[in-house]
Amino acid sequence: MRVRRGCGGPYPGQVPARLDVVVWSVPLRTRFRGLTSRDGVLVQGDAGWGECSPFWDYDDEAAVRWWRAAREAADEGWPDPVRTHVPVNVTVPAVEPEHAHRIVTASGGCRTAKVKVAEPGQDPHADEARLEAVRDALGPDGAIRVDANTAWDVETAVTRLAALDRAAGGLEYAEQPVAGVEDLARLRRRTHVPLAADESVRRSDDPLAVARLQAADVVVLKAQPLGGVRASLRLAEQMGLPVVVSSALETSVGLAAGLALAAALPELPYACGLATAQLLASDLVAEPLLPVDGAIDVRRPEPDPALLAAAAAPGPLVARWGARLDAVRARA
Ligand SMILES: O=C(O)CCC(=O)C1=CC=C[C@@H](O)[C@@H]1C(=O)O
Ligand SMILES: [Mg+2]
Repeated sequence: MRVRRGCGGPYPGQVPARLDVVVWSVPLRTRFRGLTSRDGVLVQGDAGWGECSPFWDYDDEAAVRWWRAAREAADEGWPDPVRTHVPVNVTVPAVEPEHAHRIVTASGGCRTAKVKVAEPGQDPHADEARLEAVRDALGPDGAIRVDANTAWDVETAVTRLAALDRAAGGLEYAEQPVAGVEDLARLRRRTHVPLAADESVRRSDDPLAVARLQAADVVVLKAQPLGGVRASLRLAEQMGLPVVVSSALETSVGLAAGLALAAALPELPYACGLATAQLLASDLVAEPLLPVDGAIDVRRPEPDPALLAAAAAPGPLVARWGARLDAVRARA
């Protein structure tokens, strides 16, 4: 495999050429998911460019699906869209209220906000203050959802969701407040706030348990962790629940796969979590996939050579990705 840095030549010391990938790294505007930067690889095929950017806490086995998603993008492309644009939510990290307000106001007209809550180490009251600020910025007609990323047990979730529902002036839904699918089902019987399953889908060996146990009102589907657009469409059909397509915090090259998924779903009743190019300080395409009037146009931008060169990963990171991809591809 040949691993390149940004647009430069082959990285010295890599094994020769069966495959060309480009390793990139871009800073985030705000800390998100404990991260301050994002990195991954782009791979080019007959159908275009694909992104493979599993977070480093995904092991090689789990990263296989991210690799398949990139190969699908590069080799096959995606099914035809049934819509021309996709309504999206603004994603609000666990920031101070004033900052949250600014993010919503500058979101490109999003009428739905997804707010991160239960950030480790943060005072829970910070969540209420953030939600009040987001409601103020959105106005009474906007929709607010929260994402707790499995932070609570069922008892805590019952109490916290009631408090957050009040602070937000009504929650559209809460994404993965508790970890296990059984707990999600238990919680669903004890709160009037609708629930969405994310980790119970993308990190589970049995995602259909969400539907079987009636554990959620909505499922969050992410194209990369689920193995691509076609695999996600199949899962959506089997689940039979309303779908929200979200990003895995990709560059616009990877976001295009999420957009293709959202564009191909027969029904799309909710805004999707695909406006996360806003969280990156720079991107790999000249015209990033950003919302206008609260929606993103369905298109597939190409990486820009100058931006790829500017995002070239440092040598040790290139070597780390080379080793990871060797291990992942050996399992694929
Ligand atoms: O759904 C969104 O608004 C944006 C995407 C998003 O929140 C996430 C992207 C990537 C990793 C996840 O921890 C996080 C999520 O939990 O949904
Ligand atoms: Mg989530």
